[in-house]
Amino acid sequence: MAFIPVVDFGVYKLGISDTTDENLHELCKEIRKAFTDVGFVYLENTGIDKKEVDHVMDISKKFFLLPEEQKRPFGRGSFTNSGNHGWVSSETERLNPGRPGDLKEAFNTTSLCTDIKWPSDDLEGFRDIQVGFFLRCKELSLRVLRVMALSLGLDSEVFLKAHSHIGSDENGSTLRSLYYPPVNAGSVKEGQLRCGEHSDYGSITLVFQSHEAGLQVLSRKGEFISAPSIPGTVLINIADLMQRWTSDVFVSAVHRVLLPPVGDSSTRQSLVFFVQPDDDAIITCCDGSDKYPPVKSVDYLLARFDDSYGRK
Ligand SMILES: O=C(O)CCC(=O)C(=O)O
Ligand SMILES: [Fe+2]
Repeated sequence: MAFIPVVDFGVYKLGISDTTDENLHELCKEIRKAFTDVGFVYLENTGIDKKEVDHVMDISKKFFLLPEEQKRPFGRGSFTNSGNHGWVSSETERLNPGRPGDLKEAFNTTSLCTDIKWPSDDLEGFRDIQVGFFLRCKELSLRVLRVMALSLGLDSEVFLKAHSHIGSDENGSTLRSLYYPPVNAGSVKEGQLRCGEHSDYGSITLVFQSHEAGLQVLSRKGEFISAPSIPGTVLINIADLMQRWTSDVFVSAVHRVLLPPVGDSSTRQSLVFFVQPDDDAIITCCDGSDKYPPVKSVDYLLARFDDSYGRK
């Protein structure tokens, strides 16, 4: 069997108005196995199709290809009520603090507030396309969180209750559009990657990739294994707060994005939806075990940001 399983989400895809817990039984079994064994799953038949993904990637690429001075006004850190919103330039982040800065650019959609300034003068539709996709990812994430709770034999609402403010300034969930520019082998620093080894911070992450390879996931045996794009699917992984929440039943696997082979000047794109519990949610082991002390979601997130941007 392939390392990361492909699971059919058709019974609960977007657009299906509702379904009984019984109908989700088989899906729950497969999701539980994937998140317990690997921490990653490809979901097919989610209701989000490749055309929708391509559309977001196309407008994002137009933004990334603008001259730097046109992107700078939208820089991360320039929005007072939403510290994570906006553009991040190449080599600013190191998801593995032991390596040089990641060779990637990002645009984070964290705030959906109407008073946020968007790069729409140069790129018509940019805001609506990003926000529209954010909301699609939000809906799918809530469905997955329900299935996950059921799969553990818990109340179906247990995770959902802590995700009631996605898309407001009381929740840090973020749609991150990533652009990996062409790599010039001559100027790469020693040990530099497109994205260093890391695990994600929040509850779950949705990943849509362009066809270029590079993403690898660390198996429980300690080997990095490729996680290629499978068109029409979404790759979903467990993040660190969810691992704590489930007392290590669901595993948050380390992953990274490699450089392309020397001489390959292709670019790469991905859309990554980081699901974060509401800022004031207290994350306590759901089996009552106290394996980890309770932690406030926002405190945990801010500490992790400090690590990847360099502690002040
Ligand atoms: O670009 C990708 O395929 C994954 C990136 C990633 O893991 C992240 O940004 O956390
Ligand atoms: Fe990641």
